[in-house]
Amino acid sequence: MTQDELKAAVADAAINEITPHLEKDTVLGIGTGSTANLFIDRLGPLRDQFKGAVASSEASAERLQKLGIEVFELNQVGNVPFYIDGADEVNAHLHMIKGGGAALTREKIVAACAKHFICIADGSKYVAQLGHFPLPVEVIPMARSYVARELVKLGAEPVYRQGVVTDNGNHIIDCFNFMIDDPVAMEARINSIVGVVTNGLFAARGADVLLLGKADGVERTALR
Ligand SMILES: O=C[C@H](O)[C@H](O)[C@H](O)COP(=O)(O)O
Repeated sequence: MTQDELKAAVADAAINEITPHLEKDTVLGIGTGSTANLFIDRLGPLRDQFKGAVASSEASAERLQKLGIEVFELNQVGNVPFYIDGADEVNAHLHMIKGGGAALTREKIVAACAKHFICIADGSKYVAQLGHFPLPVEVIPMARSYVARELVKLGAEPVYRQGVVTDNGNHIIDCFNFMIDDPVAMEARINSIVGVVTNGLFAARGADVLLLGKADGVERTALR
């Protein structure tokens, strides 16, 4: 199976996971990226079975609206029962690296408001140790050089993601060659640097369910 076919398989599996729980007042939290897009596309035909969605990016909001799904502001909604999103890396504890598409901050906010975080990923995203994928850090623009120097002190090789401005008007630094031994501690440590908005480690609040696309089928892991 190709990577795209594996992504489609986990998008299907996520639809099967949430469909029994959809009610007229359900508002879903929706992630960002190519895997989340496949999930959004499958939500379109179900739009009459739930109320709407909160999106973690302008791109996902636009895609949802094009399918006739109402998009709400998170502040209007409060909590969401499910947050469904992809990942750049995920480990056995369902800690993740996210933000390859620069949507990490809004993703982390919506995930924080979700009762269940369902991670959908093709098998290439599964790793024993996080850090092969460069860890994204969203920074306030004027703090970019300062934050980069602080990231060097932590052992990272920070690279400014040229030309990228997040939905929040900020910049992204990617941390290369930065293998992470303790994702929970490192997430908190990087977030304590002044000027950091957040970083792409989703460890303090990892996923609750992982749907991992493999050649022999979708493997489901549930921690909670
Ligand atoms: O900012 C982007 C998000 O964190 C995505 O969920 C992540 O990059 C995975 O994207 P994809 O499904 O395209 O691999």
